Amino acid sequence: MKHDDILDNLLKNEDLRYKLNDKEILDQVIMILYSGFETMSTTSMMAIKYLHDHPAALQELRDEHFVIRKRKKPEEPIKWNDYKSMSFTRAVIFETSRLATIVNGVLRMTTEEMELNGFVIPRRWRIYVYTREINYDPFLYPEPLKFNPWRWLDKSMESHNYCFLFGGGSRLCPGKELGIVTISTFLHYFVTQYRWEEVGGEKILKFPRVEAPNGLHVRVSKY
Ligand code: HEM
Repeated sequence: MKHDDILDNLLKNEDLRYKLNDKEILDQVIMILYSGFETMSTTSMMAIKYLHDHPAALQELRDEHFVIRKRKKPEEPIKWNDYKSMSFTRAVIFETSRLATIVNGVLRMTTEEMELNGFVIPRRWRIYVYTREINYDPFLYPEPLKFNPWRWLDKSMESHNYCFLFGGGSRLCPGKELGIVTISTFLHYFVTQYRWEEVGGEKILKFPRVEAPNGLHVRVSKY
């Protein structure tokens, strides 16, 4: 069966600037699956957790989505323009990503020897830029441990050079906008159709990365 998707195109292996061998195709598939799965599921889970714990934010999010629903018939799907109007939803996703620090750093390699605060980093050293420290810096994000999506309504926040939630430079996450659109769509249907409460005291680990080893269990009912 043909889907004309990334996998089909990788297997077809035509019209590519560089012909990939089997190992490279496999590498691409694993990279996309890995990068696009855990980031997405953890961000969605933590958004649900934070929204549950912050009713004012949940209310504002619901209001945004009910405004969209009001201009539609019950079964009518959301469209691109609807998504573009979801500014608070985008802010919720960025704040979730920051506070939960879904990805806690980015990898780089020095192309030249460099000095930083009196320390010399030799050429070709691998560096892990630990972004959790940046995300919790009170000078960049006042009251950094507070879930405050409103701070992201200032759109310039996303493009600051210290904002590494999706990485930066030429290695910026290629799935960034796809990821935001997908989570926004999930939130749209979830908050307009359901309410939820947590059941049990599931543990959420913050270190070395945020995860719920046994999952985040919620009881869902019709809104
Ligand atoms: C909320 C969701 C996501 C978050 C928080 C996220 C975050 C990140 C971060 C921080 C990086 C490292 C960038 C750097 O080194 O500068 C990255 C890279 C990457 N992401 Fe995402 N990502 C998300 C969703 C996705 C999705 C949906 C896909 C694909 C379907 C994806 C594919 C990739 C790939 C292929 C890379 C490697 C890029 C490279 O090294 O050139 N990501 N992502």
